[in-house]
Amino acid sequence: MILFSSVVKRYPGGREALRDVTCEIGAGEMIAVTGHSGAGKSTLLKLAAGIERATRGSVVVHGQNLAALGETALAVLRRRIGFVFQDHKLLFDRNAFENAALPLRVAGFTREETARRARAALDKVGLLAREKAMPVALSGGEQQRLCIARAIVNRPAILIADEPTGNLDPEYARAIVDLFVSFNQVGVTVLVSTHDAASLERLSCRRIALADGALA
Ligand SMILES: Nc1ncnc2c1ncn2[C@@H]1O[C@H](COP(=O)(O)OP(=O)(O)OP(=O)(O)O)[C@@H](O)[C@H]1O
Repeated sequence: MILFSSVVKRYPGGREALRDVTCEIGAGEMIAVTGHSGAGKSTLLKLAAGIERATRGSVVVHGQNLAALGETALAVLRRRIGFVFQDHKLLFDRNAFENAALPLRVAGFTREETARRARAALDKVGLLAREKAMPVALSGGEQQRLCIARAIVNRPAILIADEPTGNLDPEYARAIVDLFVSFNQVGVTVLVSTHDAASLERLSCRRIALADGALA
């Protein structure tokens, strides 16, 4: 489902963030991407989601080589992938409902369908009662769960999360990990980066370990 072949990523003006990475993530698999800070975890996830492009090598998702896709085709593919960003990227001038509904509005769903799906996603992460709350009024764990609601609202086949338990206290972190496990149990392919030992143990899944941009 996601295939990296001899992937190199060099950011403009930077060194190689990924060096000759080859790996495969099967449909329905759950994978933890591990490694020290700067090892290339975020880069691997962004390449898998088509947010960044490889400098060399190929990234194939759902049978499509991302390098061969134009911006429009890439945008269509990205709608099938939910991405939870390290820095949340919530809209702080919109309430929880509006944040969760955003991908549906972009995709052109009707107002009724948008409301129904956004509320179902908020319910899944335990935030339905807070739908009118602004992000500043939510705790760190609630903000993270709102990001997850926004990532799953399109019912993606692939869910990718960059350090979703970073900076959360252990109780919140456990709840987030359990959410990912539950999505995986219903068939979603899950790719999560973390360097939190407790989360890794709880995920109990295959690992892709990176060190200095290469598979360790
Ligand atoms: N947009 C960018 N421009 C230039 N260099 C970048 C960019 N993004 C990442 N890098 C560099 O690429 C390397 C890998 O970064 P990446 O964010 O993928 O690592 P990481 O393992 O996710 O780290 P962390 O755990 O700290 O988030 C680092 O040296 C980083 O400085």
